[in-house]
Amino acid sequence: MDLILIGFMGSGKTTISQLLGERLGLPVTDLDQVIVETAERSIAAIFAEQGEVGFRLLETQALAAQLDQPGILATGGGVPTQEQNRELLQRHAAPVILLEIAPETAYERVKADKHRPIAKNLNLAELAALKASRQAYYQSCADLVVDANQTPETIVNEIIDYFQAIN
Ligand SMILES: Nc1ncnc2c1ncn2[C@@H]1O[C@H](COP(=O)(O)OP(=O)(O)OP(=O)(O)O)[C@@H](O)[C@H]1O
Ligand SMILES: O=C(O)C1=C[C@@H](O)[C@@H](O)[C@H](O)C1
Ligand SMILES: [Mg+2]
Repeated sequence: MDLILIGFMGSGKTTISQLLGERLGLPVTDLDQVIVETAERSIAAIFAEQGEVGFRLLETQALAAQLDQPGILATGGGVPTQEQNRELLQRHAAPVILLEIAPETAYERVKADKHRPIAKNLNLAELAALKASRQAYYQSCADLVVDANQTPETIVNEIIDYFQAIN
């Protein structure tokens, strides 16, 4: 991979990766989508049938398999919570960009979407607590932190400035 996006649910990893792909002319891979295509089941179905532990195993396998592919990788929101995933991200040469989002903004963005099995049962306070419990993991993987409460265009411009400065 040339660029990897991490961040909490609703921070915009999927959205921003698509825009970056268009601007940089690079292929885009969404790890959640890879898992769904490989397992031939939705994320909600994987959680229901195999639990979060089963989902995390598939996620680590997918991450390891994708890292050697070219382009931009949008990870799932829980990727940095797993030690093996953090090691994979830290060992890989591609810059890791953390999209940093306020819990209130994340909540507003994901509350109507029932496809996220973890978020769909949480109120704002619980979502904020989950994010706080993960924050050190996100930070420990990040080469650059971008304020994801801004417009998509501003976020993309900041990431492209960084990407061009290091390449
Ligand atoms: N910068 C932004 N400004 C306004 N809305 C945004 C922005 N980024 C994303 N959104 C919207 O927020 C919602 C969640 O975005 P997205 O699916 O890209 O997040 P994600 O980080 O990939 O989440 P997940 O970790 O669950 O995969 C979408 O409806 C998207 O259109
Ligand atoms: O933050 C999380 O734990 C998750 C985020 C999504 O991208 C999916 O990977 C799944 O819904 C779990
Ligand atoms: Mg996503």
